[in-house]
Amino acid sequence: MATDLATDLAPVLAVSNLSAGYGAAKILHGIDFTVARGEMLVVIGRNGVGKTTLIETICGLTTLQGGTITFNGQRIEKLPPFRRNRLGIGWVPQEREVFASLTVAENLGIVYRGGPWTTEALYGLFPRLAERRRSYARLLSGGEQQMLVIARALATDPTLLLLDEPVEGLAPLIVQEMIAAINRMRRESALTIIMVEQKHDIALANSDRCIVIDHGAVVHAAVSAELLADAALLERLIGVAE
Ligand SMILES: Nc1ncnc2c1ncn2[C@@H]1O[C@H](COP(=O)(O)OP(=O)(O)OP(=O)(O)O)[C@@H](O)[C@H]1O
Repeated sequence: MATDLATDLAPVLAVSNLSAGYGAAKILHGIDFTVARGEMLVVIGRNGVGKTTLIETICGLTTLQGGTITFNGQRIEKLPPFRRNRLGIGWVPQEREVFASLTVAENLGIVYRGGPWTTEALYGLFPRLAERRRSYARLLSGGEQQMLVIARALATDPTLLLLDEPVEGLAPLIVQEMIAAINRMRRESALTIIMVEQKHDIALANSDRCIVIDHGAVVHAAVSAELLADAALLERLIGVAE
């Protein structure tokens, strides 16, 4: 299947024939896709089909069973996670783990590695964090903690940011704020984003391209707006009635 649509720019990330899982358990089978600089790709699909496993495989946290991952022209599939991170791959896992006993300002300052996302720039992106800068992270709401983990990932100056269900369980107003911040961080830097999201409508409305995963394989790749406009296809792929 041709999974590459309109990406004539050099890819930031190229995943080829990737198979991976946990120990002997095979979860992903022959995954192919690329993401170009500045693009936002969303990964959608039903529960348990392997979306998180794909993100974790890019980070180096699963058992690689075959295939290649090329990041900015360099093969990384055999590198340990910390080396991939140092090369510029930032990861925001589902679990939202903040440094609970540090303040917001300390959470951000401790990981800053240079680059545009200074603590002040991050406060501009997430004004709620500016208001809570002296609060211990454990006292923040779920939405504020999610903003903090995204901000903390940006402070490490990634060129590729992997977001795993960043708006899951958040109130609608906070979801809107989060999506606005993600759009703004894209506008203000050359950041490339891969986002896993269950809320397919929000994901497709705010991204460039998408891949749909089923049973550990890419079953569809499209321009996001086109898939969003095709309710029948969306229903067939991920079983949602619009
Ligand atoms: N650490 C693990 N060890 C073994 N199997 C795992 C592990 N983590 C996930 N799995 C299995 O891998 C499969 C894919 O899970 P994964 O979390 O990648 O799916 P997902 O599409 O992200 O689901 P969800 O949308 O519910 O988060 C599932 O069958 C799951 O049980």
